[in-house]
Amino acid sequence: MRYISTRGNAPVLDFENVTLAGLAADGGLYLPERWPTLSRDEIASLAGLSYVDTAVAVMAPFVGDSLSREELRALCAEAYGRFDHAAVTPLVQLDGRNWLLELFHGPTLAFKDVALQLLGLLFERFLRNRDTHLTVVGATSGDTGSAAIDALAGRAKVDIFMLHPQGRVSDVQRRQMTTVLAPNVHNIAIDGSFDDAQALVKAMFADRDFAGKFSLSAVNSINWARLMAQVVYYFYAAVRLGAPDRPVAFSVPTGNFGDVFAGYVAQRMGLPIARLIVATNVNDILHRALSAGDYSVGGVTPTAAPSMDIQVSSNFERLLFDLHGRDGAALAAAMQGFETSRSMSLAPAMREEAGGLFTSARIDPDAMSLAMRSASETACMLIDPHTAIGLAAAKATDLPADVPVVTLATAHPAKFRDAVERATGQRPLLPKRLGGLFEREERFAQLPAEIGPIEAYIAERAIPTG
Ligand SMILES: Cc1ncc(COP(=O)(O)O)c(C=O)c1O
Ligand SMILES: N[C@@H](CCOP(=O)(O)O)C(=O)O
Repeated sequence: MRYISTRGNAPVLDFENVTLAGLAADGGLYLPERWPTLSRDEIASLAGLSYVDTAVAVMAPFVGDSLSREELRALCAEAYGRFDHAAVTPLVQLDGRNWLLELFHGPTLAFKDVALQLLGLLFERFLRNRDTHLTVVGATSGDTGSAAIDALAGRAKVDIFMLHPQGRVSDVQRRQMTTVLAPNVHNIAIDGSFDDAQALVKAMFADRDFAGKFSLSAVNSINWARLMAQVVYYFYAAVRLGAPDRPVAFSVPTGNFGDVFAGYVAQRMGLPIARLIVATNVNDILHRALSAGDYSVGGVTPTAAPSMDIQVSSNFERLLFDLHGRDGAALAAAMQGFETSRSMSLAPAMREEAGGLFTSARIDPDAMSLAMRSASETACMLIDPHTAIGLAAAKATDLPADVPVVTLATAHPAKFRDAVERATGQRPLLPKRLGGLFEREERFAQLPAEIGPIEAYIAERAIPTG
């Protein structure tokens, strides 16, 4: 499998090199040159497979010759062996048509573990025979950072520098990052928003001297391998609910458009998906884009679902690439316009095409709290604020009665204890695997949201190539 950039002007790479590269050299995002497909029979044959075997079947076409099937299987078995549920991502029925897909049974209690546990192992495998020391730079609104740090702490040939917006992540999220004291882990709290952190990461990749000198790589969903691993659970859930004979809808709490884009990939591969519901909080750029064609950046409003407090959604560019007929030059021009004016309109034909699969809903804080309260009262279940947004959006969307709706439960409620307690009156307990989190020492740097000081901080600590 070969990978091309959405902006059409970067080297074409294989899976191994695309995994190590992160962002493309032309500022674009890598995507497979063509979407591989699974036939109806191949999808039907996934029924009853373990999560690991499903993962191998779904990811093998993307991995191509970079790993043998046995190697891929061994890496998946190791990655998913660290989850504390035998099903890895279990489905839980809520009522006659609504299901939750619990994606928070990994080491850091959010869906990010599904991809990042595997990515950590892929880095190690691909670096084994190379004389390269990778410098991973990442931006987090809380969950990617903790999952990436867990996956990379103590690994040889990698340092990780993780930027988070100071004061805008939950106390559990912050401590999951800042109490990891491995020498290759470097936390940086920036004076700004997640969007500022993400823009700084992209600026470091755009600084070609810096990126080359320190062999920069990415753990955010700009890295294709992240999305690839997330495609798996769409197949895993849908076949359990009757796919390929019965289409399934998914409601996805959305920020950076990575998780829901993985659903789009599953659909392009042949999985019958009735709808992908893009659920946003009041930071609603994606809802405005999909419902009214208005992709213009507003200010970021801090909410009780902080992992979705995002305006510039990286992976929307990947969808725009397909909507532009995969014309990299046209998309590069459109993205340059967007980067200058902070605004883009989606042509009616593009909206119509996207509307064939995607629908969207904006969930305000009251509806989010109500969803948490009603899950606790009617299903005796505590759900986190992000999952609540997905569930509220699922219930607000009109769909044929025979279509099951799966809401992605993206985080464990204990990661957002204060918000859950405010909405339900119940304080979720921290699972045993996080025992002692509040007694541990924290370590992090505080820096302004400016490229100069951040590059200088990294340059003092990272290992240059060659
Ligand atoms: C708990 C949680 N839910 C939802 C999201 C949104 O996912 P995405 O950014 O892939 O759209 C995030 C952040 O990525 C998250 O951490
Ligand atoms: N919500 C995310 C934001 C980063 O998203 P990513 O999927 O691009 O890594 C987080 O938790 O950090």
